[in-house]
Amino acid sequence: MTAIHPSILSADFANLASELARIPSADAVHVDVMDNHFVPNLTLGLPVVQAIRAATALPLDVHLMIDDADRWAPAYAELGSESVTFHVEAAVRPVQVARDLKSHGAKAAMAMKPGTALEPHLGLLSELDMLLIMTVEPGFGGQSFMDEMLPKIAAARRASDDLGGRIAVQVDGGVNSETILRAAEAGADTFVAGSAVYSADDPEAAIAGLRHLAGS
Ligand SMILES: O=C(CO)[C@@H](O)[C@H](O)COP(=O)(O)O
Ligand SMILES: [Fe+2]
Repeated sequence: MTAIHPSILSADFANLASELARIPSADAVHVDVMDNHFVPNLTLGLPVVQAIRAATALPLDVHLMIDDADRWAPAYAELGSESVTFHVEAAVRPVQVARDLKSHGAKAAMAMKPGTALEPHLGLLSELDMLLIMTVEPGFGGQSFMDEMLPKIAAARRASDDLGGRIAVQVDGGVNSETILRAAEAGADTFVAGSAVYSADDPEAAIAGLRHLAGS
């Protein structure tokens, strides 16, 4: 099932409630949490994600780009997020983090940077509900999709299929009307799009266009 998750990193942070109201057909809202340590950018943290939770009925897809995921990730699940994604590079005990997220009622997702190989982490997959293959270096919106990640997306798809296809394969970074088909053909089913949605005059039309191009 294709899912389109607009990233509010490209929205107007001074008007988040109205920006959220512009994307009612989104499958979830992607919220990028950055700590200026794991990535060289600082965005928002727990209090703002709580406010976002209260401001929309859409499911929240929280993408944690923070150090010490073991310590911080469960609180994002506890506040009512649909899914919480931690980076494998930032987790000491990823299996425990995934279990903690699920015990707090969220789907457990794990992300990897472009330079992180998938194969050493395949054993973790059975603990997860979603795997995020970053298609840019995390930290900023508006970057170009890295085509060299397509084989990694395909490998993630195969690994998910080996486990019955239960694990969603998400891509994040540079997803737009030019790139989404390649990502979908490689096997992604869940698409984060920041600038492609929020830079459009009509974000709802942009979501519909992306969904159509991705094949459903
Ligand atoms: O996690 C990140 C960036 O690190 C993303 O979620 C971006 O917000 C995606 O923005 P676009 O590349 O779609 O503009
Ligand atoms: Fe993200």
